[in-house]
Amino acid sequence: MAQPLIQVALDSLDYQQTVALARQAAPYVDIIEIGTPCLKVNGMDLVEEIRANHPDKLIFVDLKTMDAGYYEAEPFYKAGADICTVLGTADLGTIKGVVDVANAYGKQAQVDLINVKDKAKRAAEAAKIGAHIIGIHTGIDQQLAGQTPFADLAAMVALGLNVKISVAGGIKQSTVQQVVKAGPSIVVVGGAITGSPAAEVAAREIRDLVASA
Ligand SMILES: O=C([C@H](O)CO)[C@H](O)[C@H](O)COP(=O)(O)O
Repeated sequence: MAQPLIQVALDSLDYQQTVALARQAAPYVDIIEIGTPCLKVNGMDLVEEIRANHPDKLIFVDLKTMDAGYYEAEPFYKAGADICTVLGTADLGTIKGVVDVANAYGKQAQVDLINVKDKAKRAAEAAKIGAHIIGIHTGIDQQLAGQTPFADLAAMVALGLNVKISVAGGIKQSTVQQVVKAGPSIVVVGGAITGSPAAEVAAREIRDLVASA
């Protein structure tokens, strides 16, 4: 089984803390995510700084675009994003806009299936119009209500679509190997790294667990 890429999700609202957390996690991850709340507070300057600080990493900008796909995502690809997200609940035209602008810049678009009712149908539609990555995602508020991404991940992998699958939603040291065994292309870990008193240690633990799964 191919080892998935590891993505750290940075959801702090503080600019300097985000820059520091990125540096601590970077040696152990493949993708650095600027999370949606962080992006809304800190904006394009932070995208540019994280891009400049980590030339060897993929930079993920969690736009969660809902409308005006091409128009909204283009400046972030120009600023160095490798992957931007568009919501699976958006119009297919919006999703296609982000896919098109990603392709125009040689980058990738991820369709986030958070809150999508018929995930199999929307994933197939997104794959058909060329989405690069499908995101199985149990949001933070859904996690607070006790939900996990595990069953949705297994169902998505079983579809066998010709698209990469990312999984996010409360993944931590005790669950990451179970997640890896389900076969995603990308495993996202946020709070289990950034909420740890030693983010660097937590990131290394996740990396080691993924490698030995
Ligand atoms: O995408 C996320 C959330 O919607 C806030 O932007 C998180 O980055 C994602 O859920 C990963 O974080 P954890 O669930 O803390 O691992």
